[in-house]
Amino acid sequence: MVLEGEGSIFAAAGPHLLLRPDEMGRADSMTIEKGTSGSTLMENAGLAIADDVVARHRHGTRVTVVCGPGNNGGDGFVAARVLAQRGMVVRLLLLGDTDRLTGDAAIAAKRWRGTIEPVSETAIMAADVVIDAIFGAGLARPVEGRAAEAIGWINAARRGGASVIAVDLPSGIDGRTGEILGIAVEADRSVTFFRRKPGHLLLPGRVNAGRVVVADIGIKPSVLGAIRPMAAANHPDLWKDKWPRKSIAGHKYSGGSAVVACGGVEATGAARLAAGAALRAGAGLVTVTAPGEALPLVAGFLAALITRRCDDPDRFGELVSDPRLTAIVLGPALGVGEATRQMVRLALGTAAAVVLDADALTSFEDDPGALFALVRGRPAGTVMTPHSGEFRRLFKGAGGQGASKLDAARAAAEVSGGVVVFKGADTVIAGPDGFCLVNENAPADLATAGSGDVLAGIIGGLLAQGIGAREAAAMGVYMHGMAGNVAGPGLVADDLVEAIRAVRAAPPFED
Ligand SMILES: NC(=O)C1=CN([C@@H]2O[C@H](COP(=O)(O)OP(=O)(O)OC[C@H]3O[C@@H](n4cnc5c(N)ncnc54)[C@H](OP(=O)(O)O)[C@@H]3O)[C@@H](O)[C@H]2O)[C@@H](O)CC1
Ligand SMILES: Nc1ncnc2c1ncn2[C@@H]1O[C@H](COP(=O)(O)OP(=O)(O)O)[C@@H](O)[C@H]1O
Ligand SMILES: [K+]
Repeated sequence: MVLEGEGSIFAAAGPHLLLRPDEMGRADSMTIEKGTSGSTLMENAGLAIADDVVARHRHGTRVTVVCGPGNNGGDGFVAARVLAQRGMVVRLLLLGDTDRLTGDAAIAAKRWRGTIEPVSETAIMAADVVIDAIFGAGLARPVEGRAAEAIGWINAARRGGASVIAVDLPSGIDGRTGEILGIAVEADRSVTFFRRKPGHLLLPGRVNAGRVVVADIGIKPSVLGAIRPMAAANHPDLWKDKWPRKSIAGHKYSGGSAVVACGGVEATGAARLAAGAALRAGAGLVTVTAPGEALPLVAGFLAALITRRCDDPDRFGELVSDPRLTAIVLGPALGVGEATRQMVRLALGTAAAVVLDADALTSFEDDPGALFALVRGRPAGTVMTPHSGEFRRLFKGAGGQGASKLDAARAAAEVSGGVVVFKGADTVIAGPDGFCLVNENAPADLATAGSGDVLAGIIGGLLAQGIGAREAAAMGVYMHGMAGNVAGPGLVADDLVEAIRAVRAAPPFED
């Protein structure tokens, strides 16, 4: 089993692991060393592309394959040959000279009996299906010149109604980061090999890739043990055994006890959303601490919430010293400044798991090291949930120049010692051991005020039940995405809190 012994989240990661292009290269060479030739891998790859096209298009479909100068182009040559054998009307266009092709790609090109045409707009625009085999894992620099022109024509053909299938990755997408290097193909489908790459999930790559299909080309999963990939898609397999369920023998404290700190009278919505979400996610009881004037607003929200007056950090310290407390959520609309910093210090001084969001993070903008020292020094779990602005403020340049969102989140988790949930449409959940998950079930409807507060509350509610920090963060992000899908277009954050009930009633896995 992959990454065995490193905690339960790894055990089920196998099929969901993401391989960077360099890791994929290792998978490739390890397979070749064990006796499968590179040519066989390329034949299998080209065949998988052809199968995908044949499954969706009629005999006689006009297919144009646009090949680049490397092995991605080699896959294109194989696909073209198989598609022609299977009755498609195939044209093959090559960027560059045939005699510059080397290795397996040169062998694949020799086996193609048809014409090799130069790349032209008319040949691309005449196609019903365009296969993009220009660049894949070997994209090394921004695309310009003829290749950029070809990508522009492929995109124009798609706008004109053609289907575009990318071989491995849409050309122009960096498989490591998901970034567009210059210009990139906008594909309907991408057929990749063995495992997905980070660029298929990270934005904007996810959008360019369209639907991603993973084909088996003969690489054995056993190579993963040596490669030890450090990222996976956030899939229920990774945490389904921790899904919150009430036990028949349970009582309210079995769900744990959470505290959510509320800001002033003009800013109570955020804590109310977080507290409601924590309860619905399964916390046994949730207490909201609020300044006196804000208290009635909180109390009138959900009768199930407990409210406690808290006018200063000292009082907060007393309230969170209850040993039965299992989770604390701090940050949503709490205000930026010393009072919040002090509340964070007090929360981190307890044995409860802590979620730090929004203002709790921004309050440490000028001295992030002080926060990280506290997080690092505690035995209980800490989850930080920054959006991109908060991330930049707290983790400044994490991962260095050119870092992917994965690298940045990983560096942030390593430097802080906590679990980092770097939010967005492609939320990354990073653990301090460097292993990261990329989430992919969140609908764009989640981009609405208060949605992040609900997420902090869900994670807090899961932590309250004793679920580990990484699992709670990963499951919480997934539940939040499901809640967004349940509530649907037009949702407001309050609807997400309500939708958690439906999410819990229909877990995303077979029981
Ligand atoms: N690994 C595996 O298991 C398997 C991999 N397979 C396939 O191999 C693919 C990877 O092949 P690859 O390594 O040859 O790289 P690829 O994407 O063809 O590009 C390299 C070429 O492009 C060029 N080039 C790069 N950037 C450029 C730019 N901006 N502008 C212009 N040129 C640029 C670069 O030139 P250079 O940088 O050397 O000057 C070089 O000539 C992979 O995606 C998959 O499809 C399968 O066959 C089965 C098993
Ligand atoms: N385009 C999007 N697609 C999917 N999820 C999104 C998108 N934009 C934002 N989200 C999610 O919505 C939430 C927004 O949180 P945040 O930025 O803290 O907003 P707020 O402070 O208003 O609650 C995060 O969980 C984020 O991952
Ligand atoms: K490609």
